[in-house]
Amino acid sequence: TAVQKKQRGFRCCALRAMSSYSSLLLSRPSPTVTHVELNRPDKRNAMNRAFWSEMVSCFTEISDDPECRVVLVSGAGKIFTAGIDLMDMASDVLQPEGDDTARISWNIRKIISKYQETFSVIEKCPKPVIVAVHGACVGGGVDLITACDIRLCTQDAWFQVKEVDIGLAADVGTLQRLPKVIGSRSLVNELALTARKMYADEARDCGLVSRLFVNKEAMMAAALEMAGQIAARSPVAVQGTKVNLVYSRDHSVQEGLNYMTAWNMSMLQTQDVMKSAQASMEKKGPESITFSKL
Ligand SMILES: CCC/C=C/C=C/C(=O)SCCNC(=O)CCNC(=O)[C@H](O)C(C)(C)COP(=O)(O)OP(=O)(O)OC[C@H]1O[C@@H](n2cnc3c(N)ncnc32)[C@H](O)[C@@H]1OP(=O)(O)O
Repeated sequence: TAVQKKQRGFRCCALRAMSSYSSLLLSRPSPTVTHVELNRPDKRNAMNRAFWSEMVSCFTEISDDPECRVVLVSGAGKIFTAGIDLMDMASDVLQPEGDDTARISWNIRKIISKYQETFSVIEKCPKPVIVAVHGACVGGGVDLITACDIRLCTQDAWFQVKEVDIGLAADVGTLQRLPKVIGSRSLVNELALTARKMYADEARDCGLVSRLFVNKEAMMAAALEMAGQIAARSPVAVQGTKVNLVYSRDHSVQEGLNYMTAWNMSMLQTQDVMKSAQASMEKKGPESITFSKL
């Protein structure tokens, strides 16, 4: 509600000012959790030009914010997102500048790389990102959620790798990340080649989402509770876990173990280990511990 938003706004000021964006609404439902809301509900949160660059600024800000330990992403209004803004796309992707084929191609290359970074920043952010999907999640929406760490959805949600329907091979993450998210290569191929809708039950059964909820209200409550549980734990442990999970997804077991060794050579020296072990011995939860900011 407006009152809750206002209260959150006051809390933000008491902590650290957060930037304002035209396509995103940032708030802080608790001191260590940042909520990023896709916020063009009248346009079904279609991803316009502002969105593609604001996500990068927003996640850079979040990565650098020592107060924030967990991020929650959701969509305002009727659905999560309708994917790329088809009105805006014409002016950016379809009319690249350049005097000849090489120069036009070079400029398209820059645009695609820039658009890829919009979702890669989510994965590069060391804080875990929970995404809560309701209604439709189309095209670029699938690219976005596959870069997140935990995916939740409502019973009315559906997902569509829509790019082939608009003449594109999806180029900002779905084809690279979706096969690593869901086990069946055949299912990934089917979804990407036919652009058929996948509904919530199937999304849970194939592992695209880990939990289903009856409605958005129940999902957001559970997402905030989960965010609180993660945020209560040592940020050294949590962020180290995310970074190493992402690394190990893309490397052999031995390479992952080597990276982990190098990581924990320094991170095991944190005071958080002693504090957490002591609380555990005293049968106290992590909520009882005060961890330094990271
Ligand atoms: C280098 C490029 C990398 C990125 C590639 C990404 C590719 C993709 O994302 S492909 C997918 C593109 N998206 C679509 O094809 C979806 C189009 N939208 C819909 O099918 C429906 O809107 C939807 C089923 C999502 C929701 O239907 P609903 O009945 O709830 O809403 P509508 O009445 O259709 O729309 C309400 C207003 O929102 C505007 N809008 C919806 N989607 C888009 C969009 N993708 N781009 C721009 N605008 C969109 C729609 O025009 C309505 O606006 P208005 O008429 O002003 O009320």
